[in-house]
Amino acid sequence: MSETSRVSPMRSVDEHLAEILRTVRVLAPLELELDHALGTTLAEEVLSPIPLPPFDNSAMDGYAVRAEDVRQAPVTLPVIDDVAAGDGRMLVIGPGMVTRIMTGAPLPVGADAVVPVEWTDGGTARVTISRPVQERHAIRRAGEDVHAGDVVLPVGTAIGPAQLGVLAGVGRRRVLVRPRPRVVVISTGAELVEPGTPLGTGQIWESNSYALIAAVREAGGQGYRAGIVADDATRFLDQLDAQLLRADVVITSGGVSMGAYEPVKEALGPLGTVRFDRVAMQPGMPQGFGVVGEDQVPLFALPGNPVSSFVSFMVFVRPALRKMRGLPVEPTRTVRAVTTSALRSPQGKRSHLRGVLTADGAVAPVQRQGSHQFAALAAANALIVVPEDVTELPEGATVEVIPL
Ligand SMILES: Nc1nc2c(c(=O)[nH]1)N[C@H]1C(S)=C(S)[C@@H](COP(=O)(O)OP(=O)(O)OC[C@H]3O[C@@H](n4cnc5c(N)ncnc54)[C@H](O)[C@@H]3O)O[C@H]1N2
Ligand code: MOO
Repeated sequence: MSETSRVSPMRSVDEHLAEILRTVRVLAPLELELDHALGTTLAEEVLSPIPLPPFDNSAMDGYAVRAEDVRQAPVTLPVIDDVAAGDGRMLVIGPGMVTRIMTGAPLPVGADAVVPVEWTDGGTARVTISRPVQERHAIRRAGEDVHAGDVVLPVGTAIGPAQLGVLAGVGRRRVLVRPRPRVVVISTGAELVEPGTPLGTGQIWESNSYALIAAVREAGGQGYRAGIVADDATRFLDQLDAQLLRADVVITSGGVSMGAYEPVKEALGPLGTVRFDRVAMQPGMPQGFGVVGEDQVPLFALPGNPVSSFVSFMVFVRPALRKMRGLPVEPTRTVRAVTTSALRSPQGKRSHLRGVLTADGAVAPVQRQGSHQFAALAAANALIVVPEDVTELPEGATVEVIPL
């Protein structure tokens, strides 16, 4: 076979990503208990059934008064009662009377201000108030945060800690959400052994799945390690079949280049639903993407070189997970930085060089840029993006950088 028939033209990064984003679907909504809703996306509009706060209450520990009665302070007034937070009585104060009141306690009818305990002698039967108070002082009015019927969280809100608090605060126990995508990672390679077990000759510890699973979690998915499959297409298909039951997405690593033992390509190629391309990027050139199984689960066949699989995740899988989560797919966030040394990049490929970004807006490329040099990736905190048509950049050039 001639070289030209073996090697197809390269596909652009943007084209490959566009196809991925056309293919993946927003996950169907699911009702979840609040305890399980962190990191999901709201699929319903959440209204507050009641005003928040639900009733007028005190913002401070002190005395509920009529401001008019303390205008001539210092004054001494009788304390007719004590109101704590949670007190269900409907107290009323008349002219010249006060109650002790605690933060969060309902304001007695007739009171129009709260005097903080610090402005008083702290008396329990009678209290001497040393200074006047403005009307409404230290009072939290009903509905001051939210009116009854207000939308507190719109559809599409990413649920973080504050949003969970608001859901509970409006009385919700369950909520309709787009769940976190379940992502299964299958590593392929006869040389791979589990970390923590002894290495034989020619073997290496499997590392890609750990990085990928962690990246999945950071990207809002749930990651499952499906272990290692040696270079055997049949075993790979068996493992894939078993994993499809619990997967919204499958990621494979390895077995997609030009070697004699490429199980992923060998197994998936004949299905006709996964295509393998050379994508014009460095690292991460060999890529497979498509759908598998009855449910047409998206599958990313990422290259095995550790840095390549990680960069491929950032460029292709992360945006897809955002779409599946029901979040807007935005271009990957980049910042501008000035490079501290000259850079080189292959003609016609988009490079993602590993660099160290500092607070002063400088980015220093790390020394080792090989796609097998995982430790160098771990020393970096940014990917320097060099466009396809740029092959060299001088020191001091402005570059776009993806912070990691
Ligand atoms: N003749 C050619 N050879 C290669 C080409 C090419 O175009 N022509 N492309 C190179 C590029 S670029 C990449 S990237 C790799 C991709 O190879 P595969 O996806 O088939 O991956 P493997 O061959 O299985 O592994 C590559 C490399 O990475 C190590 N590896 C794989 N999986 C893991 C893992 N889970 N944890 C740690 N390390 C892993 C593996 O041992 C290999 O060293 O192909 C080039 N070759
Ligand atoms: O594209 Mo490979 O990903 O350079 O190492």
